[in-house]
Amino acid sequence: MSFNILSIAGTDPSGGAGIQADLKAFSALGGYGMTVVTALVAQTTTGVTEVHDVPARFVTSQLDTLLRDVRVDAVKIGMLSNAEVIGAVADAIDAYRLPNVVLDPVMVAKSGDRLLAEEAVGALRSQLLPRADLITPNLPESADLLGCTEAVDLAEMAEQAHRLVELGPARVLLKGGHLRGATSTDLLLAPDAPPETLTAPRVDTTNTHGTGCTLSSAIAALRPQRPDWSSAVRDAKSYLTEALRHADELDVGHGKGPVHHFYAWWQEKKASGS
Ligand SMILES: Nc1ncnc2c1ncn2[C@@H]1O[C@H](COP(=O)(O)OP(=O)(O)O)[C@@H](O)[C@H]1O
Ligand SMILES: Cc1ncc(COP(=O)(O)OP(=O)(O)O)c(N)n1
Repeated sequence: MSFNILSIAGTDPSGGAGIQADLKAFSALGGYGMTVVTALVAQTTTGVTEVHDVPARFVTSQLDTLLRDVRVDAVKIGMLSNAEVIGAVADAIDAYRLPNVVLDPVMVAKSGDRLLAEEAVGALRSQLLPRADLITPNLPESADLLGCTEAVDLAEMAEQAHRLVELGPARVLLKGGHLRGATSTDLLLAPDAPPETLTAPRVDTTNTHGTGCTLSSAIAALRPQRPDWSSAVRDAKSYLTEALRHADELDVGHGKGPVHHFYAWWQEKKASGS
């Protein structure tokens, strides 16, 4: 059985984030990757120089053309740039009843450059959060969605995760990568289940470009292959940690380099039956 995984996101010519990272994660984890482009971004490991938004009408055209032909088993949504594109994607989720929607509420790149217009945060909150099966905010994104300050520890993360679930997504993975410490801990929360803590050793590397894109795409790729969201998220985090461990083997750019999509990982894991 093969699974078709769709990324709706912006581009990264350096291949570390956005649609390029998403396709690498899909392939590495055994999915068949497809894309709908929302924005063309001139960016690399050192930051963003220019963003060219794809008109919302053309985002709809890409979605309609694809979805009239191809079955989609899971969707990862990343950079959406503006409120019109958010509306186009929300309409497509409803019209085609898209399953397994993972929304990474991308707002600002690690370089500090905005990837979602400030005035579009409300549209993201009201139109897409309630349509998502899982949202994967980092700490600044959580604070923006809730209109509060960034969480500084696990207790505050837990409190924010509860408030995010109340905004309508079926579940929340609040990522704690921006905190310091020997481990990197995320919280998974669904209304009908106790909170889960996912902890991985913090990898000592500055090559963290595209961690958020990679994690959300890995979850989308694994969800149709796993019995539940919890196991898909846990395996995706293991995949990301492995990709971070191998990041320093790459030699890409002069800034924060990309993580290394480690294609052998999934094959080895499947072969060992784990
Ligand atoms: N140095 C690191 N070592 C291990 N895991 C990390 C590291 N940095 C980030 N992560 C993990 O990568 C994922 C995304 O991280 P985060 O930085 O919180 O989000 P984003 O990339 O969207 O800003 C999370 O699972 C986080 O725990
Ligand atoms: C086109 C595009 N989408 C998303 C991001 C943000 O990527 P992320 O994985 O959160 O990590 P950084 O790139 O911010 O390190 C992006 N840069 N470009």
